[in-house]
Amino acid sequence: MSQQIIEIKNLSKYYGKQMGIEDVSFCVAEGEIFGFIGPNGAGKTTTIRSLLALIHPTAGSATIFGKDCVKEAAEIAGEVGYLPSEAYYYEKMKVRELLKYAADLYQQDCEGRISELSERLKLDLNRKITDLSFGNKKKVGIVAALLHSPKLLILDEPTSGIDPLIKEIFFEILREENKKGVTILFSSHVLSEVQKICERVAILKEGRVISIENISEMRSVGYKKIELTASSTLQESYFDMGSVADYHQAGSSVSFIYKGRVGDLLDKLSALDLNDVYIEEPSLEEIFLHYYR
Ligand SMILES: Nc1ncnc2c1ncn2[C@@H]1O[C@H](COP(=O)(O)OP(=O)(O)OP(=O)(O)O)[C@@H](O)[C@H]1O
Repeated sequence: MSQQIIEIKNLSKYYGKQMGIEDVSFCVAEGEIFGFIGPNGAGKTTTIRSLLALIHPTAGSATIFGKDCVKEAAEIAGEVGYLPSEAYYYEKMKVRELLKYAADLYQQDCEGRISELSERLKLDLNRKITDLSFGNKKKVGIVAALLHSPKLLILDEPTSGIDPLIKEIFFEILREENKKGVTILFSSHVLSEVQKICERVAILKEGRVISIENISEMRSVGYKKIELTASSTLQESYFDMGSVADYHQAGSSVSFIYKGRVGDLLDKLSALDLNDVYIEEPSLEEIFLHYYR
């Protein structure tokens, strides 16, 4: 069995009386790209900040590389690349100076890597931080997280503000790192992104983990999105066959999301006299909305 890089056990954090997270537990194995999904305020940042000892948990414990996240935080830090959801930088510095400063913290010469990463992400090293757009500041954060070639990347909403082309390049970089053995924790509220890059995902809602899913298994369960037009009006109950969600019918036109055996669905469809049918894979958004509420 592969080694666990992150182990979180019954972690809770209260901000006074306000609950941040409650009883969060999950593990991330070596070499995984693990997604951490939840809507705004679900507790993603609270969990991540607890892992990095930027805040202290109210209860529970967590380890990274088998080391205690609170007691051995300093030792852990050198091997982790962290991209915070909101980064604040020394605004008057040039990008190059800031990244050199970040590299110095790790006592490493990261010149080559800084050049390569900024070139790929189209980040101008000679601009002042203060003159950068939100998306370009995010790129600075990405390079800062990656420059010392850490064994673990913890990325909190890494893609917000980044345009689609650069996002693809960023994902390519992450996949390359992962091939080299880097473990990645990737938090996002954009499910389609997580679906592209992650193998497993923890779904967080109102401070609690409601499910941990394997993305490919989840897809193989047989979620399908159906749109059809029959030659005559259908009985509303015709597709009443287990897990049908988001059902809409207007006369002979029907749409719904189906979870279950594809064969059973096809049997039902083939018994109809159809004018048209579309069978698609629903997005994870649709799956979560209808099956994980
Ligand atoms: N410093 C704080 N003081 C009080 N409550 C806080 C604080 N930080 C977070 N919270 C609360 O903890 C809960 C979890 O917030 P958190 O920022 O961890 O969620 P998130 O999933 O990262 O959300 P987002 O996607 O919006 O960043 C929310 O209810 C939030 O209001």
